[in-house]
Amino acid sequence: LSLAQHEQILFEERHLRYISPLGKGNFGSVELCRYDPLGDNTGELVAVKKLQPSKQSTLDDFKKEVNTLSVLDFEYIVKYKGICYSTGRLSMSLVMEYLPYGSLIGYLESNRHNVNTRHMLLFASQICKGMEYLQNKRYVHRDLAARNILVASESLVKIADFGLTKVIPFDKEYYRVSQPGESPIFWYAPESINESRFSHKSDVWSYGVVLHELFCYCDTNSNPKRLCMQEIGHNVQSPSILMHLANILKNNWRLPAPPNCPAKVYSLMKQCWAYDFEERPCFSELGIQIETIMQDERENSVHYTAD
Ligand SMILES: CCCn1cc(-c2nc(Nc3ccc(C(=O)NC)cc3)nc3[nH]ccc23)cn1
Repeated sequence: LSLAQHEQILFEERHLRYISPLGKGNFGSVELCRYDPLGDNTGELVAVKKLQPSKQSTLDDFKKEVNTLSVLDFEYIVKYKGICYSTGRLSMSLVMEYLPYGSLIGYLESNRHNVNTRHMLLFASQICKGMEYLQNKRYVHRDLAARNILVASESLVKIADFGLTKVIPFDKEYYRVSQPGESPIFWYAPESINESRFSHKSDVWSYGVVLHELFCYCDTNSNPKRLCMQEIGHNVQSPSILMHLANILKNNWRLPAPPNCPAKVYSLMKQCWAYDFEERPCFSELGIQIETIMQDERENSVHYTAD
């Protein structure tokens, strides 16, 4: 048993009042609850992820996700609060801080007009710092995508859903999965598609796709799956979609520059999408490049107002 399993913070199910559904993650659904032990509605709002046991997801997988989140403590990662064992049933729930603004996708769709380039770059740098923190702990997220980024406030986003996260063994630089299950292949690096090989560099590839989603304001018409399927051909049926996707990436096709995307940002995406994972930047290098672009954007905006 890991330390985390010994020192879980326990929430009593009888005080956990269900309010509404929040979303779907890997292995389970997330609900808004109020933890109200005094029974007077003064308790705090929490986000509770309930395990949906299925052939894909088992209690063991869920326990790994709980243990992963319980050892992470960083401002750009959704905060773990504890667990709730359900009486009788074998199941358990993961209790986390409630982020009021919801998923990045919903936020950008409904705030498209008051989110400018600097705002996007701020979000991009926070996600990058969150990933750098994960990398320093030898965690590979394996499901980095805008759908797994949550908005805490107008100026703060956090990485969520660690259902597919794995620890890289100390003697290797990558993690190989056995059966890839329902995989987010349009966010996958070539080596993840071809060899089920996951590393910090495959997370960097996915980070490039998140940058693309960000600068497309998560517009459904330009989401990665739709753009890749346009290139592959909509009439192609799985499982050969995987092979077609691997081919177009091998032939150096990449997601097109989002409309009005600054050239420096698109070039950052292209670096993340280097076919050879050795050539991709690491998250600390990416962070420095983003800070530089943010500085340029600040200077430009100053000139503009000075005129
Ligand atoms: C990441 C995939 C799984 N997932 C996690 C959450 C989640 N949501 C929220 N807040 C939230 C969500 C939605 C809305 C909304 O207005 N929707 C129309 C408002 C607030 N806080 C969370 N803390 C920890 C997880 C989590 C939702 N889905």
